[in-house]
Formats: sequence, structure tokens, C-alpha cells
Amino acid sequence: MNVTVFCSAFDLDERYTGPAREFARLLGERGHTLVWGGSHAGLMGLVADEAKAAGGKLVGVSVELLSHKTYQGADELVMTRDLAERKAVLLARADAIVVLVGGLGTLDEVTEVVELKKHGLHIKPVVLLDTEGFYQGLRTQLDRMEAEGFLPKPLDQLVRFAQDPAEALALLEG
Ligand SMILES: C/C(=C\CNc1ncnc2c1ncn2[C@@H]1O[C@H](COP(=O)(O)O)[C@@H](O)[C@H]1O)CO
Repeated sequence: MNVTVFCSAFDLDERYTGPAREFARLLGERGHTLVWGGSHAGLMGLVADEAKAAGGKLVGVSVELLSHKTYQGADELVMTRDLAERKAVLLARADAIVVLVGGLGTLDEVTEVVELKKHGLHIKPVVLLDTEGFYQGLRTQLDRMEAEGFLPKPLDQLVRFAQDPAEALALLEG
């Protein structure tokens, strides 16, 4: 399975890097391909290193703006013109999407894939790994949208939350 992962481009504390490493290791060990932003920066680089060391294939989808951050050692590198094209390729190359902890870039990416799913433009699983309750704020907002009629379909048809890496993988593998 091709699993697109969105995550932080920053170096983070062990309480975030530990579960991210574990998820990447499970991906590699189960023979999945990591599709990601193609960068060596922060958590993105760490996840790529770990998936590769565990035997996984890597497909990086980079962007001209950030080409100086490109990860060396991916099995395939796709260079896109801008962030919009990059998001489209990251989604097109995915069988499923997993969101690890991240900042505004990650939030932009997950919002786009969920919005496209809302409109029926894809049916790929989207799983947020809620490390250290990082996504509880987003979940509260989404629950409110669902409860107060802002969503056209049940929230769990758009996005699922996993408490740990094994659960995230189980949700992808069905
Ligand atoms: C940290 C610095 C530059 C960031 N470099 C990036 N390289 C590749 N991809 C990136 C970068 N920044 C954002 N992205 C994309 O957004 C997500 C991470 O962003 P966040 O704001 O850290 O959550 C990630 O999934 C990428 O696709 C300066 O040294």
C-alpha cells in the first residue's frame, strides 16, 4: 500500500518523535511505501530514515521552493512546481493518508484531503495519529461541526483518529 504521510518539518521532542518513528518502522516492516514531502527536515526526515531502515520504499514529492531540503536516498523523487501541485500529487499517489503531528503545513495538507473527500472526490482513508492528544483541539472543532450541521456526512466517514501507531496502521489496512 502507498501511504502518504503528512508531518512536521521541525525537530521535535521525543514524546512526538517516538511514536512517529514507531509508525514509520511498522510501515517499512509491513512492506508499505512511504509517500511524503520528500524532505530531510525535522520529523519528515526522521520518518523517512526509519521507514527505509525497516525495508520500506520511499517516494518523495518535493517542490521547487524547498528543493534545497530534498531527502537524498528516496527510491523515487517527484519534483512539483508549487505547493498546490505537490498536495495534488501527494493525494494522487496515496492509497491512504496518515497525519502525524505537525504545524500549519500539515494542517493545510490534512484540511485539503478531508475537504476533497467531503466532496466525494476521493474515498481514501484519512487517519490522524493523535500522539499526546495533539489533535484533541481539532477533534473538538470537527465534532462541533458535525453536531451543529456543518458536515454533509458523518465525521468518521471523513477522518478517523488513532491513539497509537499500531491502531493507525490497523485502520489503514482494514
Ligand atoms: C523547517 C524549514 C523548512 C520546511 N521545509 C519543508 N520541506 C518539505 N516540506 C515541507 C516543509 N515545510 C512544510 N512542508 C510540508 O508541510 C508539512 C510540514 O509542515 P509543518 O508546518 O511543519 O507542519 C509536510 O507534510 C510537508 O509536506 C526551515 O528550515
